[in-house]
Amino acid sequence: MEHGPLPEVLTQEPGYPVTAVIALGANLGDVVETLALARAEIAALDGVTVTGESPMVVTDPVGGPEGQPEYLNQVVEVSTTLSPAALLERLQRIELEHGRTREVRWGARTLDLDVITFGSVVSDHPLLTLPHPRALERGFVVVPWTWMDPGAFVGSESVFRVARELEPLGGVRPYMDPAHRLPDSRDAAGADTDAAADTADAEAATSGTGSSDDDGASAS
Ligand SMILES: Nc1ncnc2c1ncn2[C@@H]1O[C@H](COP(=O)(O)OP(=O)(O)OP(=O)(O)O)[C@@H](O)[C@H]1O
Ligand SMILES: Nc1nc2c(c(=O)[nH]1)N=C(CO)CN2
Repeated sequence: MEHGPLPEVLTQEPGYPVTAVIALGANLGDVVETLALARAEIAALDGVTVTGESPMVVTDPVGGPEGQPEYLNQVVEVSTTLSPAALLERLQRIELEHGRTREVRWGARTLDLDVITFGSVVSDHPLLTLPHPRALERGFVVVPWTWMDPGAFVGSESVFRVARELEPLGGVRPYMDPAHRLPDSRDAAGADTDAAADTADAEAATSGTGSSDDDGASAS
């Protein structure tokens, strides 16, 4: 799609480090590994320093086709001397390296990287809209974001306040590394000590295909 030249606010390097917030999401393939690689690839970008990372969350899909797997989501904060457009371009390159294709709007994806905020830059350009226009409607963005930075604001809007409103609606659970899970009540009762069942749980938690009730990724 042709959008014409980008405005200077998106193409100009700031000349000093600016704080930007990036949302990561994945619901196809080995999502835990993908997010770990993506974090490392963002950290390795020239002109980008990662200054904060939220915990990972397992989230119900919002929008898009019925029946897509749960997402693993996370938010990271960076300090960057890149322009907003250059940052987006680098992130899209990382998405592509992870096999990201754009077929269905809000469809399942191996990796999605969205720029949520870039300093105080405001843009309504379709190539890079800032702040991200749907960020404050999305529990999968604001809940991990407020865990990372309870004092965050988007314009005059407190991310904490928005997260507090969205969190009770559900759909966002802390990701629990299967290796660090406490034994659950079934284990304690000795009713589920089968090693094969534990392995299946662990695989479901990292495949992105498990259900929210039995994937080992939800809070317990
Ligand atoms: N803040 C932003 N962050 C990332 N992409 C953006 C942003 N604003 C506009 N875009 C544009 O949106 C286009 C579609 O992006 P993408 O395929 O990641 O959308 P999506 O993740 O399916 O949906 P959503 O935009 O609701 O998160 C990209 O090509 C990009 O140019
Ligand atoms: N749970 C969840 N739902 C989504 C996500 C996402 O990252 N997580 N991304 C979308 C498009 O950006 C659409 N829907």
